[in-house]
Amino acid sequence: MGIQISHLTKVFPNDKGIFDLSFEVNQGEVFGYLGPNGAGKSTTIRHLMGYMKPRTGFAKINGLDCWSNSPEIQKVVGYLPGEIAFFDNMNGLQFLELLGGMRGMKNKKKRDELIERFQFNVKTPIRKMSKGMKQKVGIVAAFMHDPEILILDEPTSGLDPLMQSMFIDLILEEKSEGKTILMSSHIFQEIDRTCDRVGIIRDGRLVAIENVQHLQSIQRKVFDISVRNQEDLEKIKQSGLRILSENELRVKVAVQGEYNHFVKVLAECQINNLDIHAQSLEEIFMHFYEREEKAR
Ligand SMILES: Nc1ncnc2c1ncn2[C@@H]1O[C@H](COP(=O)(O)OP(=O)(O)OP(=O)(O)O)[C@@H](O)[C@H]1O
Repeated sequence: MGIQISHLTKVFPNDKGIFDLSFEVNQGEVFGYLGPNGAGKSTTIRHLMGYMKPRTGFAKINGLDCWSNSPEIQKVVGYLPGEIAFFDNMNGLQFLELLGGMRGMKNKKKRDELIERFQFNVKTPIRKMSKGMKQKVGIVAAFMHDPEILILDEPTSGLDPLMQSMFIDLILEEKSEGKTILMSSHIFQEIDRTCDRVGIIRDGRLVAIENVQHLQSIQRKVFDISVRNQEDLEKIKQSGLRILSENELRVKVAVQGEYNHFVKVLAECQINNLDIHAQSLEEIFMHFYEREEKAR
């Protein structure tokens, strides 16, 4: 169960597309789908929603083929498109009512909670809404029927930092309720905080699948330490820790994964100040994004 993509291939007339993609999102897992512009994220997602027929391979949700069961898939999955097609002459509430009616949704509690939480005026005509406001309507539309599976195409695009953080909290809540979520994103911080695994796509091909916890464990941290006296500086230098630089009573130490020895050494010193710079997941991921210029 969950999401299954197997040898999925779609080639557009310009030879772009997605090629032989295979990966699964397990039930209850949050999967981040990352890649530069034009990599093929939305194309993959459109196959999952049954809007596109694959040339070869298949996409399945809970065992159902997405193309041949598209009406069923579209009804049960919570979907947030990259670009939402609204009926401009409606207001937000009318749009949500229409969608709820199409899905046969009776319980409006979650919808109203989400409207409250994302703080927007549902009576505003959609044509007068900013991009961020429209995105909020899209988020409510995707989550309001409490779907087991959520497919979100760049969910926080257009949202301000406060709303982005509100969205991360929502994902974490849904995750704790066992929902299966696939979301594409460019924002490393939201992947870092929410996802179990990430798949990285480039030029239509999957180049890596990584466990986020593993990535966090190899994340390098640089500690910038100021000590009170020369003796303490010497203790740190002789400790076997990896020293990057030193300047009078300040020393920079790199630590990766193993913190116990570091903490023991520091406990023996008088520390004046301690700053931490963590290598971001973005830095870890960046090499997957880089194109092979040599081949061009
Ligand atoms: N209907 C189509 N006809 C022709 N080419 C298409 C079509 N849809 C997508 N493409 C091309 O396929 C490639 C993948 O596009 P896609 O929209 O899936 O990328 P993406 O990873 O979602 O990018 P972004 O981050 O910019 O949204 C791009 O080169 C795009 O131009």
